[in-house]
Amino acid sequence: MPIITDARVIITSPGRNFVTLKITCDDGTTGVGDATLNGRELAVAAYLSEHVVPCLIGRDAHRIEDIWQYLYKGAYWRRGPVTMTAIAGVDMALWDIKGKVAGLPVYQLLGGASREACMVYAHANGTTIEDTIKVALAERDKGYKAIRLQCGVPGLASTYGVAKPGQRYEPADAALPSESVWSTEKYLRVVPELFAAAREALGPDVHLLHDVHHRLTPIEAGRLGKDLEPYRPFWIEDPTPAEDQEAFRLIREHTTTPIAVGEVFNSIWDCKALIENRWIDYIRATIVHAGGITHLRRIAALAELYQVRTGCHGATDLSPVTMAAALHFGLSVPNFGVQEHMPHTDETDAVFPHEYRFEDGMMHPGDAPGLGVDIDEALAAGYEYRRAYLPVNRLEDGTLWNW
Ligand SMILES: O=C(O)[C@@H](O)[C@H](O)[C@H](O)CO
Ligand SMILES: [Mg+2]
Repeated sequence: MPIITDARVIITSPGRNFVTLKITCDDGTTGVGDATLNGRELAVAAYLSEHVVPCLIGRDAHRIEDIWQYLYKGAYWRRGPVTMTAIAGVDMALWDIKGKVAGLPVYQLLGGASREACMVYAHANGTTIEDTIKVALAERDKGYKAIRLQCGVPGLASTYGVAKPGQRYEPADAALPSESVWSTEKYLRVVPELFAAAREALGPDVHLLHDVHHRLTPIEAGRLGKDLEPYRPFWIEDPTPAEDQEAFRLIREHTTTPIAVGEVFNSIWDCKALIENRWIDYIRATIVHAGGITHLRRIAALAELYQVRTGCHGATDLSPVTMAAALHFGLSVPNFGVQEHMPHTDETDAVFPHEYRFEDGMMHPGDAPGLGVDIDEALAAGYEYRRAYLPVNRLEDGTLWNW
């Protein structure tokens, strides 16, 4: 059995910040885990190096479930994004090690492939409807079968999910939180126009997705869902803040547009009522923020009972280590739905060499033993951490709103 002899937290910023845990065992086997919490990275780094690493040394790396329980129950203070991201970092690294020792890709340890590859969705965004559709057509030509559409809102200076002209969209964008202005009324006018134009331009076969990003009240979300029904969206995401799980009952009463929720969730308890009441169709909880492969499998198993499928978060604030883990998970789980794909920069891809590949709108984790991803530490050391925040959002009268 491989005994853990060392665990190190590596912080690097190849275009954006990433926190990685690298675990080494007495037989020389190493494993990597992503522990990146966008905008609060150093809290997780300190949680790991100060409080978790000392508890790992000397443990049997094969006992993944026991170590998970030890870190979850053993902390006494359960759940929360910092704790669950730290646990996820350990969990991913341990699955990586188990795969390498077994000589098998992680998806084989999870029961083997349930499909040939994982459908991923691309991002199309633009200041205008026309620009957004131009990008969507280009993404479709790359082979994507599913595309998320976000466009600027006339009358608002900036909009969630839309890059500034000439720039690449990156969620964390400033050394102090930047501020954007929001108008629900203006937004609710433009989204149905975007979907009408997109359906017309892209035809009936491409799956069309949209992220509301927690900004509507339940009744407004019901109206948006209803307005979009003629264009058959694959889903609308995060229509209203999901601390209020009961709110989704009201949305459901008004629309058959499928609902995806959960990128900010960190445990099965965040999504339990949503799943058991069939208020959602896709669960977006992700490996890095929801306790690793071990815990996400539990969430997927609960979801499967209620015909809820997975639709894991996959923006660039999740490192290639999470992308690899998500693809092993997605390939194996019976109720896979779709995986988000926002390609990393070349700098990030070089720091995290990986085996996963894209072909014809689908991704596969590859067949290297373990997760099939590593961190090039020499390269990583050349990119110093820079504090970066997600933006905040205010209504036109200055009221702080949901970003
Ligand atoms: O669905 C998504 O990819 C977004 O909601 C991003 O994750 C968000 O901007 C924070 O990173
Ligand atoms: Mg989202």
